Amino acid sequence: MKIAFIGGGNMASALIAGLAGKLTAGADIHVVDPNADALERLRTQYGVTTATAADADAAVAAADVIVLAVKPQSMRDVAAQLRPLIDTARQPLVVSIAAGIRSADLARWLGYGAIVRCMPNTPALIGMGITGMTATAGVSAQQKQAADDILRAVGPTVWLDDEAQIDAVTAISGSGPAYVFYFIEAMQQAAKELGLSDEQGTQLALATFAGAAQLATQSSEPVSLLRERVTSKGGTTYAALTSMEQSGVKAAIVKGAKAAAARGKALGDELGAAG
Ligand SMILES: NC(=O)C1=CN([C@@H]2O[C@H](COP(=O)(O)OP(=O)(O)OC[C@H]3O[C@@H](n4cnc5c(N)ncnc54)[C@H](O)[C@@H]3O)[C@@H](O)[C@H]2O)C=CC1
Ligand SMILES: O=C(O)[C@@H]1CCC=N1
Repeated sequence: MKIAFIGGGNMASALIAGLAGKLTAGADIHVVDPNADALERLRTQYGVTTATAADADAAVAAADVIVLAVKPQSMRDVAAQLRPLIDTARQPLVVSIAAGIRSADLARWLGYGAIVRCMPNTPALIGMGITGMTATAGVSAQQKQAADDILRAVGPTVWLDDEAQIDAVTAISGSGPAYVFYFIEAMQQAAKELGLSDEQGTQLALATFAGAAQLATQSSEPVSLLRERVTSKGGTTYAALTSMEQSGVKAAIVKGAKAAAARGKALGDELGAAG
């Protein structure tokens, strides 16, 4: 299977890192990006072949799967560049990871409709991503399987019945790693203000996150029960959670995630309306 990545930035690198070494014999990854430094890094680290955007024609024409990993704002121009290069007789699969961009708009820009739209996340870099996926009616069962194989190389996949749900996936798992890093940063700051060293605070915060996440994953009990077990009445955790509730922390997180979903939809509306 020949996979051409259009865009070799953060998210493409995370996917390529997870994929490299997992591909079967004969499979290969080709990356197209105007940034020569990014291409050099990907060649050195993962042994992929590369081309600058001006030089992409052969790689795109030969690809079985074309992964579009450019910014949503660049997608329309990139699709226009790709349009004459896609060999429709060969029926390649197009996989888009862009937030917001709807399959119908992308199909119109490409003049081609076999599209899987998905939303991965950056823990893919260490094979611990998770991806929400949808396919248009033009995607064959075999192509769906190929897309699933590619994304499952970096973590589990969740197929959605309705493409509109992908904005919710974006809000939870696509953007979610940033919320987790934000919470860890807050724990690091608290540790410092409470007199621990940076190193101690980081070690304690990271191990607590990893341990709690694993405990929740491995437990058959609801997360709320695990929380209650830490929270002795009148104890320290109770003091912390009461203060956080009073500050509206949970409500603020829910509101923030909804803002991400709304931004995904708005990006689709704004960029999709552009012809
Ligand atoms: N970063 C994240 O956590 C996630 C990002 N995404 C989506 O992935 C896409 C890429 O995001 P990032 O990797 O974070 O951005 P990025 O800015 O790191 O990567 C975009 C890459 O596209 C390249 N590029 C620009 N024009 C190009 C062209 N004409 N042809 C080929 N390459 C071109 C840029 O040089 C850059 O390397 C976005 O659409 C984003 O919504 C999806 C899930 C998670
Ligand atoms: O922030 C963004 O727009 C992208 C999509 C999900 C994660 N990063």
